[in-house]
Amino acid sequence: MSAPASLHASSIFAVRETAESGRGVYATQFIPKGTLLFETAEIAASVVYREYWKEVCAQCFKYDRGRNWKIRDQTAGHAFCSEECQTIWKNDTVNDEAASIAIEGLGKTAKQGSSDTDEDPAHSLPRPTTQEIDAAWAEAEETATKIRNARSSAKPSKPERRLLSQILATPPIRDVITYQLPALLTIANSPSLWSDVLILESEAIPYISPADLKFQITSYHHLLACAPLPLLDHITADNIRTLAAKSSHNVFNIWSQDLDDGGSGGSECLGYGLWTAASYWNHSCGPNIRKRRNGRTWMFWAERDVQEGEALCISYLGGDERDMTRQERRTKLKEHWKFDCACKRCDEEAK
Ligand SMILES: C[S@@+](CC[C@H](N)C(=O)[O-])C[C@H]1O[C@@H](n2cnc3c(N)ncnc32)[C@H](O)[C@@H]1O
Repeated sequence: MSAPASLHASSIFAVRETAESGRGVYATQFIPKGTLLFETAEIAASVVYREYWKEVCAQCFKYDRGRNWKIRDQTAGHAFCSEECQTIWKNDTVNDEAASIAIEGLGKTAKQGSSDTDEDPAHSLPRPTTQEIDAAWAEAEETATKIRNARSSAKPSKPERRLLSQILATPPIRDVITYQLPALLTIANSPSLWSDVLILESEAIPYISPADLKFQITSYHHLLACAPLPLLDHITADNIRTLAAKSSHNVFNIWSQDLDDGGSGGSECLGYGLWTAASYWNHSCGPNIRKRRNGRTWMFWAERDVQEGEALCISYLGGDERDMTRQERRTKLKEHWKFDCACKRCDEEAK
């Protein structure tokens, strides 16, 4: 059964194929209430939304009621809650200052500053079809080839120089590009973590609107145009598309306050991240596992005694499932996660 090695290492649970919900996690022995089952700090890609950059530590995601952190990386724009976090960030092989600085520079070369993604009219349109997606990426590849040629030439021609300046003058989609960059650095510097990304469940249509698809492609071109040359080989349409397909149902939101019951308590969503080993817990409307984030680490506990053989599930509804009807829960899960809930509670309530 494919799953990250850290999950296979557990003696109290195992990842298994389920009949209706892909892979799931099962107790291999009796687990008393309160047992810490698993923790992971391995993030293949993450983004803190641009509007929170000064308030959220780039390393541990610490947020203090909107207060700006004093320790700043002046060139790349990151903020840190402590010098220790800044040092860890700099030493982490999946961070690359030169690449971050190049991306930060994009806003300065762009004519109209950063693009406001919410205002794009194509945002209110339905998801693109697979044919539209393939056509858009095929067209994107023609431009990508020209950018690659321009970047790799010692003396770019006039049209090549013009293309590069045109691309760099397009306003960057910061929240998209700053999520794509760490994933590319994971590919370059941490192949085993990227292998864990590749075995995650995929979404065939991961773009919520035509605008979303367009933003992914614009950011792909931006990365090709500005990233340090050694990264260029990894900046491929295939990798960018894979990231979107794998992220769709597997990312965890980074809330300003992650509560013990797994809920967000109406707090602010600061960004999101792909913790690959944390993506195997299926959803249940009557969960027996609760999760909590502490810095970069997600931890999972048994919320009650669990019998051997029971499925171990978290709630994707953040605690709201307690007060929702079966229909409300199923509608929300279908809308947001596109699955028909096959959990025990839904099953029992149907009977
Ligand atoms: C984060 S992944 C969980 C692991 C996944 N089952 C796998 O094989 O990789 C989320 C996906 O699992 C499936 N899933 C999770 N909970 C489910 C449930 N209660 N009923 C049906 N499918 C579920 C859905 O396909 C969902 O998109």
